[in-house]
Amino acid sequence: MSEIPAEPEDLTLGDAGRSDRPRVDEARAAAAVRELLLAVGEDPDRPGLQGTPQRVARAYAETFAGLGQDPYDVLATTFDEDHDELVLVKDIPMYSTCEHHLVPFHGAAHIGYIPGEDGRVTGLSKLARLVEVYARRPQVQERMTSQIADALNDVLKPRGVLVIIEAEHLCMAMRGIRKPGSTTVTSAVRGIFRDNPATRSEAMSLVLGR
Ligand SMILES: Nc1nc2c(ncn2[C@@H]2O[C@H](COP(=O)(O)OP(=O)(O)OP(=O)(O)O)[C@@H](O)[C@H]2O)c(=O)[nH]1
Ligand SMILES: [Zn+2]
Repeated sequence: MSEIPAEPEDLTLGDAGRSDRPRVDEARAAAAVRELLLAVGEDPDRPGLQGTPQRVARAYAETFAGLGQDPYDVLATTFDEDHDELVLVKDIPMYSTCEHHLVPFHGAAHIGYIPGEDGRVTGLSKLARLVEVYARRPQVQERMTSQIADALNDVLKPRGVLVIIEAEHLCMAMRGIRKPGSTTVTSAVRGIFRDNPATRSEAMSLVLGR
């Protein structure tokens, strides 16, 4: 088992969402929630709401914990394995927050890759951890899908990466256009999955079961 440095020299920083931010400021979030309750005409001092600003602040700290986490730390441990075929983790449950309305979008992420010539792979759980880091931020589904693919591409140097996310956006279900039940599917393909349509459609059909 060989470890690579957390920051390989040729790492592409770009839009990969790397982070060294501090944790969520809960006192500030609580003050803002109190203000929000006043703005909607509520009484933040009535018994049922007295603990709400602090409670919401704690919930936000959890919901946005990914802002203070570096996705590349998750992938710091890799190992070499003599495997040059598809590795696919399907149906990783995912809860994120739409950055336009700050309400959830949720569904599942599917991540597949074909290791590169050096056979570098990562622990299967790390793929789910990577989803968590990017999901626990104000997000747009397309960006999150690409960020996961780019981080894996940078660190594992695989022959190809395929990321598919299927999600329902509550901003389309509970408000606005009010269409519960619609699913948004996004994909990001890199390497052989981008270059070779047959390889891509084979992996896609494994993921989507059709
Ligand atoms: N492409 C994309 N759009 C998103 C995502 N999450 C939310 N949106 C959309 O962002 C758009 C924001 O549109 P605006 O017109 O600025 O906001 P709005 O008036 O609240 O729009 P409505 O939701 O149509 O009521 C909406 O169409 C949302 O459906 C996402 O992950 N990806
Ligand atoms: Zn939204």
